[in-house]
This record gives sequence, structure tokens and C-alpha cells, in this order.
Amino acid sequence: MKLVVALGGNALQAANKPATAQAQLGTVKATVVHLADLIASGHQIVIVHGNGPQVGRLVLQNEYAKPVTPPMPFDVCGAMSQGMIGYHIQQALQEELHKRHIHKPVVTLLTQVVVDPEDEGFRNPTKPIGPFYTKEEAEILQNEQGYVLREDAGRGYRRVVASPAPKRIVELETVQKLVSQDHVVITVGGGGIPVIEAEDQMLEGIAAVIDKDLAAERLAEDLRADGLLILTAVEKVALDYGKPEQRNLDRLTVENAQQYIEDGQFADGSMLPKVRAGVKFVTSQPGRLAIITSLEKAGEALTGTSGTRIVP
Ligand SMILES: Nc1ncnc2c1ncn2[C@@H]1O[C@H](COP(=O)(O)OP(=O)(O)O)[C@@H](O)[C@H]1O
Ligand SMILES: NC(=O)OP(=O)(O)O
Repeated sequence: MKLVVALGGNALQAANKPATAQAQLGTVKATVVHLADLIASGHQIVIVHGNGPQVGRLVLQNEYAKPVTPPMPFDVCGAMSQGMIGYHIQQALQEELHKRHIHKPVVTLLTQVVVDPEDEGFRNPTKPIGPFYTKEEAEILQNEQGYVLREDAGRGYRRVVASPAPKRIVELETVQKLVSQDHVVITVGGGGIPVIEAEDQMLEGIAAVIDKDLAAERLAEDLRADGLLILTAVEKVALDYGKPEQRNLDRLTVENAQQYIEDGQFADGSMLPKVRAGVKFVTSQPGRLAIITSLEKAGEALTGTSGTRIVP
């Protein structure tokens, strides 16, 4: 099957370790074992990854270094995050495939994604980025730096930025060519570098972070993929998540998903975009597969013994 695989934050960085390059590479090395399993099972995969924690830290590093060197703007930090994360996945996956005597080129493609400058996302920032802060730290940052901070799923406060919807993948043709030549392509990282189309058709970077699950869905439709595999920290989508009455779902129909979305079952900025992406993909054409599961359960989910399948 041709699969677009969206990798969540836990695939890139262990929550309990400092955010060093070495720690990131260590986590990525464990992640690529599961990706190599998919390839070894005969699937063709295209890899999309998140970048929320990483792009947030790059922006911070740039802001703190202002006295000595001019800060890079948000879109450039997005490009840096694609390069940095892509480099680690590419290196680790190449090594893992080599060990298994699978000879396929692995390549990271820097990708711009066009967004609408009038997107509602610019008026209502929702994408959490960078590190977590305490309530007191958050108040100081809000007052002194003008950041918008929100509580993030009981884990602390994080800066939130605009997250407009992905409209068009600029480098799509190149992705298609590489995929057709059986390259393993890492692309649309962090949802893509957000750009707008200026009046003269020129592209201009804009300060935002696109949701990688929605961008992965765009890519999966554009590549006419058979499946969209969204890999995160949980094995299944749940109702009443985190409550004593939590129920994990094996299947989620589009109709039920829409009802549960209205009921507020899926947290904004975390599970909600994943469910939306799955719903959009399976309704885009009959026969398409959308699964939300953990990295470890990816293989089982494809055989129908784990994960949550979104079905029309
Ligand atoms: N209804 C739900 N079912 C399962 N997990 C949920 C639900 N609502 C929120 N979550 C949380 O959302 C997380 C996935 O979102 P997030 O961590 O932002 O994703 P990513 O892996 O892409 O970084 C899960 O690990 C879980 O903690
Ligand atoms: N860009 C993006 O959606 O990143 P995360 O998955 O890390 O939030």
C-alpha cells in the first residue's frame, strides 16, 4: 500500500529527556525501526513529521540571540526545523534499512505550503509550540514578550501561534517524482513552511505553524495514497479521554466522529486535527484507509488488530 505516515511529537523527542540533538537522534533511531518494519512489509511510505516543540525552541534561540545576531523570522525557523528533523530521520532510517539489506534512497524535501492570509487561524492562534511553562512564567512571558500562552492538556502552559489550513503543497510535483522512483520521501515536515501567494504570484513566508496531520492529509489526497497513518502517543482514539469512564474506539464512523467533535470529545490542537484529517481522507474517495494509532502498533493497526480506523 502507498501510505502517508504522520509522525507525532513522541516519535521525535522523549518527554523526559532534555531537548538535545543527541536525545532527538536517539528517539528518532527508535522510531525508524517501526517505519522500517512498514517498508519491510512491502508498504511504500511517505513521511510527514511534526515540529511544534522544535520550531518553538528555534524561535526562542533566535530571540535570545538578538543582541549578537539578527533573529530569523518564523517561516525561516520552520524551514530550519524541517532540515534538522529531516536530517535525523533520513540518517537513522538509511542506517536501519541498510542493516536490513533494503536499498532505497531516503531523502528530505524542504516543502512550502500555501495558506490563505485571511484564514481564521490568524485571528485565533491554536498551535502550541516550544517548551512548557508554569502559570507564573506564562504570565511574565505574556506581559513582557507579548506571547499568547494557553494551558496545554494539563501539562502546563505553552506559547500558541496561528495555524492556518494547508491549501497547496508547492513542491508536490517533485514529491510525486521521487515517490514514483521508489524513494522514501520525508516531506511537508511541520505541516510545511507556511507561505502566502502575493499578488504577483510570488511566494512569501508568513508567521504560522501549519498542523502536520491536516497537511499530511492534503499530501495523502494529492499523492492518491491508499492510506493515511497518523502515529501518536496513544494506541486508540478515546471517548471521555483521561476520565474513569474512558472508552477506546476500534472504529469511528464519519457520522459519529462529527457528533463527537460537536460534543467536544477531541482536544483542539491534539486529537481534533487527527480525527478531522482522518475524516477528510476517507470521505475524499471510497476505499481509502485512515488509522490513528501509536508508533508501536502501526503494523498491527494495518492488519486490523489495533488502532482506531476511521470509516465512512
Ligand atoms: N479523545 C482522545 N483520545 C485519545 N487521545 C486524546 C484524546 N484527546 C486528547 N488526546 C491526547 O492527544 C494526544 C495526541 O496529541 P498530540 O500529543 O498533540 O499529538 P502528536 O503525537 O501529533 O504530537 C494523545 O497522546 C492524548 O494525550
Ligand atoms: N506542525 C505540527 O503540527 O507540529 P506538532 O505535531 O509537533 O504539533
